Amino acid sequence: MPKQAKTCDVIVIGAGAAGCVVAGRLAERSTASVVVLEAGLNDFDPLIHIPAGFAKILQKDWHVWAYDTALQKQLDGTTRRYRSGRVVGGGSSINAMCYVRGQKQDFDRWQEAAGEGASWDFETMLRHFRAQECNDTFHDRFHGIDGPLRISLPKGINALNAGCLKAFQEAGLPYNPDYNGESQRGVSPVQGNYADGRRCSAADAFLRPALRSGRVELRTSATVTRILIDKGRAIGVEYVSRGKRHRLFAGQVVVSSGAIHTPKLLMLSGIGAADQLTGLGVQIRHDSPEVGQNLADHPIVPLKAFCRDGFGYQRSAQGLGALATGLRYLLTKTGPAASNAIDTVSYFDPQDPAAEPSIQCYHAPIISEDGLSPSGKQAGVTFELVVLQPQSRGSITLGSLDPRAMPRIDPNFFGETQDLDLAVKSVRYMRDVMTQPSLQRILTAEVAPGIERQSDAELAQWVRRVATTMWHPVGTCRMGADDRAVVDSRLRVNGIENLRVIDASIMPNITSGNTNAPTMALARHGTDMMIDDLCLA
Ligand SMILES: Cc1cc2nc3c(=O)[nH]c(=O)nc-3n(C[C@H](O)[C@H](O)[C@H](O)COP(=O)(O)OP(=O)(O)OC[C@H]3O[C@@H](n4cnc5c(N)ncnc54)[C@H](O)[C@@H]3O)c2cc1C
Repeated sequence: MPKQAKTCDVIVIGAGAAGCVVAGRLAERSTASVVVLEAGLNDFDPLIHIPAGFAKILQKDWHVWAYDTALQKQLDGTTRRYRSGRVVGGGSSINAMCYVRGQKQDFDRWQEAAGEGASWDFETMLRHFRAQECNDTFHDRFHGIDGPLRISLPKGINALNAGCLKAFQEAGLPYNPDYNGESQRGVSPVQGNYADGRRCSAADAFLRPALRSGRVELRTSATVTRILIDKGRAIGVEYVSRGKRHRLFAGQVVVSSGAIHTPKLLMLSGIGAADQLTGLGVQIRHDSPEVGQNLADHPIVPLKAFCRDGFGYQRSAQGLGALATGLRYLLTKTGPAASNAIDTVSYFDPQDPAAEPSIQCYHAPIISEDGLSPSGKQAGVTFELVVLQPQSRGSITLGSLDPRAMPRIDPNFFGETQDLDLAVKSVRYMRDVMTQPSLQRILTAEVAPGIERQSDAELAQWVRRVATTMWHPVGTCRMGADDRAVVDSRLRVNGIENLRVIDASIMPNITSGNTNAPTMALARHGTDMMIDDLCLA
């Protein structure tokens, strides 16, 4: 440590899903003093806490980092809107709250990547999933009830989603009460991070109790611009807050800025592909060619159908209906605003009905242009088809040395043709489900892709036009046992001491489902390893 005095034991960069867990676990298990630096504001906006408020937040671009992707070759050379949380709680404060663990094989692959002697296998991760949960329904080998993170099942299922539940079964997919249990396969009610009509973000579950310990300090509107590195060791950070530049020193720096900003910050600090960074004038601290590479994200394809009037939430989310929904929520904390309003989901493999799922499909009971809020008067449903284990990989690259500039984000959707083929097959599968009796009596017409599109080529063309992001970027600081991995199996940044990455960017492969729950679980595991390694307990 050079002349500057250490100001705390651990700096956590980012109070997002992972950063809140890191701070929470440090407060719970260690005596370390911790400062959490968050670029966004505190989570005082009531819309963050009203479960259905996320649709409004995203529509208005509040509390988000807003960017567009690079031109996507396989999406007809167009860009896509990309967002991530910029507020205390990060993504967990603005996301759709769907709680999904993923499949056993996802974590087997993490274990394989982490190498012999490492502990990222399914059973290890299951321990962390169980420990984080306060589940309102399940208490078994797969679920806990004593953790701080509240998880609920919908309190009642609307008639349109009830029709979906039955139609999938008529098509041969079994009812599965718990997709976070033994198997993901089936049609199920959606588990969500909310309870008693209120979102339960990572800030609610983990950060707020940590702040009460007195050992954790949160600084908001504090954007870290650089990690300070001296003789191969991280010694602190430089950050900007309300127009002023500050420096903060610590024994350990943890980067939890998410899969877009973590690689950006590492690159700005001289950790990345030397040939690219030298060209930009960055002083190289460690040549780590895969920083920003291996970006995985779930592409989503919205298939839409109109239904008979009175079904779904088209009316209750607009005009006078929205007013009534809001009033009901205020008075009783019930109704569509008290949950994420997506009551059911299905997981299946359109190629092999008995196999573990390759497709996730949310049954959103609205017709929507932006995928979030209803558009138009006519009632309908949007089947959000998601490729669960995409093979395509993209990248995050630095375009400029200006820390305020966004990096170049290239998810490379459908870069591998099998992802596109699978998406097309999932559309065909859904068409079969829509013709089953329980949906046939509700649905009136397919809106998109529309029955005029029948051949694989026509469907593929449509998929390329409408596919977009599910907002699940991961993998850009890949964990691995090999030389090119960005972090090792204990999440230490290779080549730099006293520096760790703990967030979605370390995932070697994307999990089969929404990424918030696995990010929090991996953060708990990573923090435990840090506490043990540094003898902080
Ligand atoms: C619109 C949307 C909907 C989603 N829906 C779901 C869902 O329903 N279910 C689900 O499981 N997942 C969902 N996700 C994904 C989930 O939210 C993310 O996987 C999760 O938040 C990732 O956690 P993280 O800690 O890696 O990053 P984040 O939660 O993004 O946290 C990173 C934090 O770091 C801060 N930060 C970044 N750079 C800096 C800097 N330089 N200095 C200081 N602070 C910085 C950011 O402001 C942010 O608060 C959704 C995501 C989005 C965007």
